[in-house]
Amino acid sequence: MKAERIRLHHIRMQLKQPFANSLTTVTDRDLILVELLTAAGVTGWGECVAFDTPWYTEETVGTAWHMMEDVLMPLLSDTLWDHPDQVSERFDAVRGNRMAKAALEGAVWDAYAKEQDISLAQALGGERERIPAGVAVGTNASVDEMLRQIEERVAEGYRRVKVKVGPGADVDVIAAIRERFPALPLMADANSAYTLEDIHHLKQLDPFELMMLEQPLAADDLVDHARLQQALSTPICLDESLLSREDARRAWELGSCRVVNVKPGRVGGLSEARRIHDFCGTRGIPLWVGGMLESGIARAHNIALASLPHFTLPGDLSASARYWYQDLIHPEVTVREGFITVPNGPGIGFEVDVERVNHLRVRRSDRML
Ligand SMILES: O=C(O)CCC(=O)c1ccccc1C(=O)O
Ligand SMILES: [Mg+2]
Repeated sequence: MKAERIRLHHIRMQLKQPFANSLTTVTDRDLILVELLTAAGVTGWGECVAFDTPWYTEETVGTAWHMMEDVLMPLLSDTLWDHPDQVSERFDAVRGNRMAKAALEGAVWDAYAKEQDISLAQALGGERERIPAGVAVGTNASVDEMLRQIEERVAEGYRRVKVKVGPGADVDVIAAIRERFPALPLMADANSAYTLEDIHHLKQLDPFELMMLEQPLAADDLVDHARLQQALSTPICLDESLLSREDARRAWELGSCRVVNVKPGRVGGLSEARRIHDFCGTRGIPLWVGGMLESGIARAHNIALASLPHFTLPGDLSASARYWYQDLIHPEVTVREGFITVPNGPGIGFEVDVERVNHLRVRRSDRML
């Protein structure tokens, strides 16, 4: 396939409710959508999940826009691509900027699958027809409000609940949730809110039998995570710390985690996400697909990815209506009896609502390659 033209759409979507974690509160979600047109007349869609400020990783909407327009898009022109993995190899010449890379590479994957007339899931080697849905609940002012939201999510059928924790809102919150929901598959995500000095405090989580504790320590610290994992019976899952398959391998060999979270944006795209999947498969490491408060476009990529066989745990894969009044795709993502159906139409398998994109857009660029 040949990429001929790329439109970038910077859009702003208001979340139904603010989403708070140990680092920030997101109220409006800025995203960059990639609309890639191929010489064969096919349109592929990608989404950049960087935030407007660099609280989760260094990237922002602004840096990603620059990297895509000025550095990465020129690397896509003049080439006939046999397979999207080649795009990811070409992008290796550029350091970091993984969310920018993933957005373009994701659009290439969608276009590639559409040109082959197969679903993205099939193009990736997916096998599952439906995937279990998990949901994330942000930090809330009161434990009662947290319990109320979890009750709602459980009633909607979610198979696993993740709650955000941080100093001052951790052991007591988890204890209250466990008391109300003794058998709920439950986990906690700290977004790097702790240090090794909190080791004794964090040990108090062990009796609650959490499925895992996600990213308790600093993003760049595999050594302290290994120390912490030795002290805890709760499995540690790494998110921010793992940017590639090599990172996953190092973390596994050091004993820094027992579970792996994959987000295509964080690791530079679906090709690298699949490499991590394959690595975890050969080692038997429990694996799941994370979320980034994305629109339906990136969610569709995540759903296709989660259909691969070694994603053994429910991901942060929830219905469109969990975060949005109205999503950008038709049909919207729905959860039935705790599962999301993997679409089998060509590419991402959802129609993008271009009118809605135009309505939400705050900036655009349109370039021939
Ligand atoms: O439901 C989702 O989309 C994921 C929610 C979530 O935990 C999250 C949302 C935005 C950025 C980072 C994270 C995270 O996993 O740390
Ligand atoms: Mg996380």
